[in-house]
Amino acid sequence: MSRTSAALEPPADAVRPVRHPDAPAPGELLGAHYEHCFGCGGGQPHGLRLEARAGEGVTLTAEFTVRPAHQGAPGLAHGGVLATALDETLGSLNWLLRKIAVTGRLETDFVRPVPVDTVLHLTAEVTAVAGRKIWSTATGRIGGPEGPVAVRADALFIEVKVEHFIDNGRPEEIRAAMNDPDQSRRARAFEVNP
Ligand SMILES: CCCCCCCC(=O)SCCNC(=O)CCNC(=O)[C@H](O)C(C)(C)COP(=O)(O)OP(=O)(O)OC[C@H]1O[C@@H](n2cnc3c(N)ncnc32)[C@H](O)[C@@H]1OP(=O)(O)O
Repeated sequence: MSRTSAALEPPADAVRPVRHPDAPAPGELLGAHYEHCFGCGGGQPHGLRLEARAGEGVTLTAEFTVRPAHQGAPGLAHGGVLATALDETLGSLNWLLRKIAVTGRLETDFVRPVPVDTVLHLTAEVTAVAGRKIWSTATGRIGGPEGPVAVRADALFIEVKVEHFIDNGRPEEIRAAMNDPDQSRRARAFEVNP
């Protein structure tokens, strides 16, 4: 049975999330926000390469194929990798709000083992917002988008300023990302509204 901690219960004065007018259209692929992101970037040989697609409202769908490099037990996905897939999917939702936010809390239920070669079909939505806090939830199914639930998560993201990354990230990666001549890629590396 799934239990959620008090931090993941939005307060009574929380509001419904508002999709940003410039958010990608429903059905549009979001693409990697940063080439070297372990969750979605193409520059990580063992990364998840998760592909997220905008949905209606503040929702999205995503797919992640479990590869041999993602094993924990023989032939099965590592639980931490599955949590990463959930985290990445939930993190991508903030792009639809055009808010920069980081995961503060992520609570995960592992419901079914997920074999190597499985496609994990994820859905996620922001459920509430209050001040800097963003609550969201995600579900991962196997055997198809309507298949049985294998993993699920509830999360609290906290909105931050771009300085969160600039002040804390390793300088060489920050410099490289900020010097990217592609303005849109530069903005998305930090998930900043371009
Ligand atoms: C597409 C993009 C995909 C990106 C990848 C997926 C997302 C990620 O994995 S992000 C990386 C993982 N996360 C991190 O590295 C975050 C590390 N943590 C931090 O930097 C800080 O703790 C941070 C920014 C979350 C909060 O610090 P700070 O800005 O000082 O805020 P703070 O004042 O402590 O908290 C603000 C509010 O949030 C609450 N809060 C903060 N952290 C938590 C937490 N872990 N659990 C519950 N509540 C929390 C506080 O209680 C406070 O609530 P209230 O306003 O009601 O008093």
